[in-house]
Amino acid sequence: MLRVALLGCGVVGTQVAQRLIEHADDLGARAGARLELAGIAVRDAARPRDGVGTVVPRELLTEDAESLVDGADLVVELMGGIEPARALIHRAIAGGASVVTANKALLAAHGPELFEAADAAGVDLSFEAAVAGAIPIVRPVRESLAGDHVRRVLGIVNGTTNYVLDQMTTHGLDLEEALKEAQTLGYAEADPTADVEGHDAAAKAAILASLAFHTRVSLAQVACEGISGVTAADVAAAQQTGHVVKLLAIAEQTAEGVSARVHPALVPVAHPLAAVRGAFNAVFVEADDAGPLMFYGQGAGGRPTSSAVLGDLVSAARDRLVGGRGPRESAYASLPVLPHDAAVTRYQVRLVVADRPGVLAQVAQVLADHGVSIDTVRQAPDEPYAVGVAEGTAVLLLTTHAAREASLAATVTALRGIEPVREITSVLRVEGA
Ligand SMILES: NC(=O)C1=CN([C@@H]2O[C@H](COP(=O)(O)OP(=O)(O)OC[C@H]3O[C@@H](n4cnc5c(N)ncnc54)[C@H](O)[C@@H]3O)[C@@H](O)[C@H]2O)C=CC1
Ligand SMILES: N[C@@H](CC=O)C(=O)O
Ligand code: NA
Repeated sequence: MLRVALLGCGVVGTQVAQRLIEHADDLGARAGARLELAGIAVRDAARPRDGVGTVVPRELLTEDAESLVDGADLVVELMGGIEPARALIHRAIAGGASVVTANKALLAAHGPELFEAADAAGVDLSFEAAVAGAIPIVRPVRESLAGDHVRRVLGIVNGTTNYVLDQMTTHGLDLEEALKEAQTLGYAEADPTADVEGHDAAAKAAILASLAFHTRVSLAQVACEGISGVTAADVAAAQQTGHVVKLLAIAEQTAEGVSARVHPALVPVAHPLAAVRGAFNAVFVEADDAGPLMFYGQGAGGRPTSSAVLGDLVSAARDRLVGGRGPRESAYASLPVLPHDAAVTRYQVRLVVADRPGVLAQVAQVLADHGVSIDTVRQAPDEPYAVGVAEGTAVLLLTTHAAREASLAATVTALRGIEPVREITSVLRVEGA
């Protein structure tokens, strides 16, 4: 029998607790020993919770997380946040317990110190649920592709923002309304700013880039822009040009080094990522020998996430029973992490300009001056995003060819400075074309 300490009984913790009890026989048979839920640490043991007092005995709840950790063989951390999660994981590892966590924020900020501690103590620190919820992605990148060379990872890794953008696109909801729904459905972080501003996706991008490129990539090294600036007009303009707006996490290796970034992007409707709806996630991996791979499934929500947590728990239990260990952190390649403005991408810029002869030539000259090539220019006064602009002005939708982020950003700054440009209403990157 192995004693399991569960830290947190929220959206994910509740589901994990229920399955540990309801599926105890199967889980025990798969692990090789019974997984005994020894207790559940919460902030307020008296608060009513789904399934507690029925499936899960109320006596299992405790407000003393430290004592619970001290008696455990396996610790499942589902509290979220940095402290006390970090201290409790260190305590568990120091006491010889293996740890399973879904806490991407903690791993992206303090992963190296936690992996080193686990390594020194000879225990597992597993985190499949931390990236793209139920989707098996950590294990495939770390284990199945260990013999290949991953070049690029491109994914929708935040369920909340994908749900919000999807609702804006298909039902015309505004961002706040759609976010409230995502919170009610249990997709959002305790502070949904982490979702909306891209921090949650950036933490996952840091983890994925570190795994894929055998190089430590920290949260601070991930360029991050969320969806709070995405408007109904952006969604409409995307539709007119055959795109959908998605929040993407992109990790790449080039000859110069590795990079990771998160930002909203226009994805062509024909691209498989465009069809990822609701809170679903999808991750594309491009590897030298395997070629393109796509992983798709539920990236958020209590039940889906509990699947990944329990998978890790069974593996950690098996490792423990044979006295072995799962794979350790691999950071041997230690490649340079490139600055944010080194990325190569394409921009779609929406500008309000004076509607008179010669303006297009002036705009084109600014792009030429920065070595940025134009792919398409669209001026369609009847399209929804262009209706209602001031008399004597027109809306241009300008899409560039691929160029360095630094050149594209400098081009936008220069466009703002020329007289015929009255306003730049949107700048979105175009990916997956
Ligand atoms: N909700 C989701 O869809 C997903 C969540 N995750 C991650 O799973 C973790 C848990 O997320 P949720 O279950 O959604 O969060 P939640 O906010 O619903 O639950 C957190 C639980 O931890 C407890 N807790 C927090 N601080 C505590 C403290 N100091 N002492 C004792 N108990 C404490 C709370 O009482 C609550 O029971 C987070 O790291 C989150 O990022 C990962 C994938 C999906
Ligand atoms: N808040 C996250 C939960 C899973 O990691 C999301 O919306 O994807
Ligand atoms: Na996962």
